[in-house]
Amino acid sequence: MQILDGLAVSAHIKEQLKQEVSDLKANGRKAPHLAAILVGNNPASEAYVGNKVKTCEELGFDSTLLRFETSITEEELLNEVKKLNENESVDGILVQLPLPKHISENAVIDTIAPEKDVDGFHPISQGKMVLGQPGFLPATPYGILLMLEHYNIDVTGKHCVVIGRSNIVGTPMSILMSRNANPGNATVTMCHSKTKDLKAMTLQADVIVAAIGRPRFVTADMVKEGAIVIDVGINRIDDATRKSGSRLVGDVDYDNVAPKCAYITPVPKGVGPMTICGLMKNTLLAAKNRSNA
Ligand SMILES: Nc1nc2c(c(=O)[nH]1)N[C@@H](CN(C=O)c1ccc(C(=O)N[C@@H](CCC(=O)O)C(=O)O)cc1)CN2
Repeated sequence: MQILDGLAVSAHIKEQLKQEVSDLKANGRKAPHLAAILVGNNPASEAYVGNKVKTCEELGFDSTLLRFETSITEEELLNEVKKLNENESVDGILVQLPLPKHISENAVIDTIAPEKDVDGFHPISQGKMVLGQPGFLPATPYGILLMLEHYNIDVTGKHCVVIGRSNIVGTPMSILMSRNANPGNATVTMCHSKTKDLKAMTLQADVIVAAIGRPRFVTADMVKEGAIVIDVGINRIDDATRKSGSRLVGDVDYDNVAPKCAYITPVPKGVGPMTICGLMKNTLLAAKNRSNA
């Protein structure tokens, strides 16, 4: 069994990005500029956005963080996004999800200028992905593809079972695993809460992508020997043995599943760090596209 080390792979990719940005600057081009919007004070969202801003600093990107109270209205937030769309110095825009219930995430995502949609959530980005056209891939699925590529894991012809159908992970992951490109060319089954016999599906899987948001949902009896398991879940559970009183676990029962696998991603330090890499690669692409436009 080999552990797919997201921290190590992301460090490697970040070094490459740092070099590319330094080359851009040496050629008189400006640094890529990422603008992030954070609404409210959800501690996890604060940590993720903080990490994105810190990564920008590490790589030599410019960044702007705009913070708003939970009480901001949808109209006010849409106006803030429109201002960033019109700001020539900004290459990429991300709005950290989830948003408070009174704000429509779709309305906000639809308002981001497609050429600055570095999260890859805009309908134009998703449409291009479905059609196999170049564009911004959603950050987490993009990070998973980068990880497979790094380890030379060929999924061609393999049966990939994706559990979860969210717009930001499950659905795009299904499309990308079945696309006619590398990594891709897998045969995909997409499962969700209404799937009748999930275990019968996962037992046929050469590759499992778990993106359900339920701690340790995928158990050893659901996984065949030699499977590749990608765990997208990030669930905080109580743990009295820890000083903090809690710990992070994935959607996979790692301790019992790992011994059966050919490859597995841990949580933490698996897919999570790769998400940031996907975002940074998209931001560099946005900056290059805009300077060539
Ligand atoms: N606008 C967006 N919102 C959200 C996205 C996204 O891609 N764009 N994805 C998630 C949150 N997320 C990034 O925003 C994210 C989640 C987790 C990690 C990560 O590195 N996790 C670490 C553990 C972190 C911890 O200790 O809590 C790991 O897995 O090692 C990065 C990014 C929802 N919202």
